[in-house]
Amino acid sequence: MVVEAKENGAAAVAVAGGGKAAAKLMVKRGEPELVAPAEATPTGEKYYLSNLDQNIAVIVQTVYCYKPAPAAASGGDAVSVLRDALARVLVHYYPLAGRLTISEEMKLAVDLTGQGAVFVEADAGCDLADVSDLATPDPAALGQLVYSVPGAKNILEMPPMTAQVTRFKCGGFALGLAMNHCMFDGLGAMEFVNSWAETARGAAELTVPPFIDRSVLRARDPPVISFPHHEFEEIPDISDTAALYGGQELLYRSFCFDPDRLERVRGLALADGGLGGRCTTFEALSGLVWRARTRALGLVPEQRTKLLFAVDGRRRFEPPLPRGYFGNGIVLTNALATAGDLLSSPPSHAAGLVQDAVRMVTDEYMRSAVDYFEATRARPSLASTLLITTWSRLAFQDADFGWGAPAMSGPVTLPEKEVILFLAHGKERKSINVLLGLPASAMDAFQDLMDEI
Ligand SMILES: COc1cc(/C=C/C(=O)SCCNC(=O)CCNC(=O)[C@H](O)C(C)(C)COP(=O)(O)OP(=O)(O)OC[C@H]2O[C@@H](n3cnc4c(N)ncnc43)[C@H](O)[C@@H]2OP(=O)(O)O)ccc1O
Repeated sequence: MVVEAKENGAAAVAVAGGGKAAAKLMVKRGEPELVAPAEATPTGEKYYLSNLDQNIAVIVQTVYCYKPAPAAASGGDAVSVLRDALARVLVHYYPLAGRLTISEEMKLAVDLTGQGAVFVEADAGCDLADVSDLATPDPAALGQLVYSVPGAKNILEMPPMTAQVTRFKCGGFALGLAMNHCMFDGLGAMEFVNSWAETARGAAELTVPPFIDRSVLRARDPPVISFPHHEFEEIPDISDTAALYGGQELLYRSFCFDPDRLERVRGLALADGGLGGRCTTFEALSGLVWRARTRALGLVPEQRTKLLFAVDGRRRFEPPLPRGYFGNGIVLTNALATAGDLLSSPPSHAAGLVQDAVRMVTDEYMRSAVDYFEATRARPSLASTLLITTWSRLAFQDADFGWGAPAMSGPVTLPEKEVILFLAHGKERKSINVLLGLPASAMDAFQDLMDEI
C-alpha cells in the first residue's frame, strides 16, 4: 500500500537502466472501450468508501504475463475471453464500473454510473521473453502494458480501474491493470482478479463473492482517538537525506531471501534471547531492512526514523470483517526509533519494535485510526520514514484466466522512494524478494550489508 495520492503512480519514480527493455517493447494500443456490467446493477446512488479507503487513493499498476498456451476451454482468444468475463464479474463488483466523486462529507465516494471499466486491447512487436523479469520495476517498459487515461489531472478524472490485454508475437499475452487503492487493498484486489479469472474459466458462481457494504467501518460519533497515531507525524530530516536523493541517481535493486537466508535473518533477531525465542519472518526481515537502510543512508545518530507497514485488520476487527469484504481492511501501524538506537542495539531490538507495532493493532487501535481521519482528515507522513508493503502473501499465482498461472506478475513501479516491497519469489513462493530504491552510493552500502547475510 502507499499513502499519498499521485496523478499517476507510474510517473512517480525514475529507474536506472529502464531504457533497454523499453526500447525492445513497442506496444500499439487500440481504442479504449468501456466494459459495463453484463446485467443491470444499482445505479444513480453514491457508494460509500470508508475512512480506511480515503488516504490511499493512488493508482496501483500491476502486470500479469501468460506464456503461449492452447486456447482456453471456451475456445476464445485472450482479449475476448477477458473482456466478456470482466462484464460478468462487474455484475458482482459493480462499484468498479462507476466513477470517483466527492461526497457531501467531502470524502471520496463512487458515483454508481454503471459506465464500465476501461478496457484496451494492444499488440506488442516482440515476444514475451523480451519483457524484463518483473523482479525489478521498469516503468518505461512495463508502463506500456498498462493503460493510463491521457491527460487525467487527478484521480477523479481516472476510472477506478483500467485493463489492457497485450498480445505478444509468440502467442503469449499480458494483462496490465491500473486500479485505485481506494477501491480495495491487496487482498481485496486479488479476490477481484481471481473472481474475474474464475469467471473467465467458466465458473457459474464466485468462490468468494464480494461483501459490498463498507458501512461496518464507519467512524464512531463522536470520534474517539485513543492512540497517539505517530503515522501522521512529520519527522524533520536532520540528516539532510534530501541532498543525497537530490544529488544522485535513484537505483532500484531486488534482494532475494531464500528460506535458508530467511532462517539466518530470524536467527540474527533471536540470537541474544531478547525476543524470548519468538519472532516471525516478517518481523525479523523488516527489522533487518530498517536497520540496513538507516545505515546505508548515513542517518545521524539523533535522526528520528519511523517505520510504517500495513496490517491486515480483517481478523483483528471485533467482529471480524465479513468474508470477501470489498474494500481496504488494512491499517497502518508504526514503530519509532532514533538511528543511533537502531544501529547500536542488536538486531533483536529493531525486530522487537516491529513485533510491538504488529501487536498494537487491535480492534480499538483500528477504530481509533478510522476516527482519527474523521476528526483530522490527515494523511500519513512519509518524512524520515520507511514504508514496508508486504505483497508476499497475495495470491497473484491464482490469476488463471484459462491459460494457466501467470509466468510472471508484479508491480510496474514502486510508488515512492520511501517504499520497500516484499514480494513472494520462487516456484513454491517460499522466498521473499525485497525490492527498494536508494541513491546510488546508499544502494552500494545497502548491497554490502545484504551480502553479509
Ligand atoms: C489496488 O490494487 C492493488 C493493490 C495491491 C496491494 C496493495 C497493498 O499492498 S495492501 C497491503 C498488503 N499487505 C497486507 O495486507 C499485509 C498482510 N499481512 C499481515 O497483516 C501480517 O499479519 C503482518 C502484519 C505483516 C505480520 O506478519 P507476521 O509477522 O508474519 O505475522 P502473522 O501474519 O501473524 O504470521 C505468523 C506466522 O503464521 C504463518 N502464516 C500466517 N499467514 C500465512 C499465510 N497466508 N501464508 C503463509 N504463512 C502464513 C507464517 O508461518 C508466519 O510465520 P513465519 O515466521 O513462518 O513467517 C496489489 C495489487 C493491486 O492490483
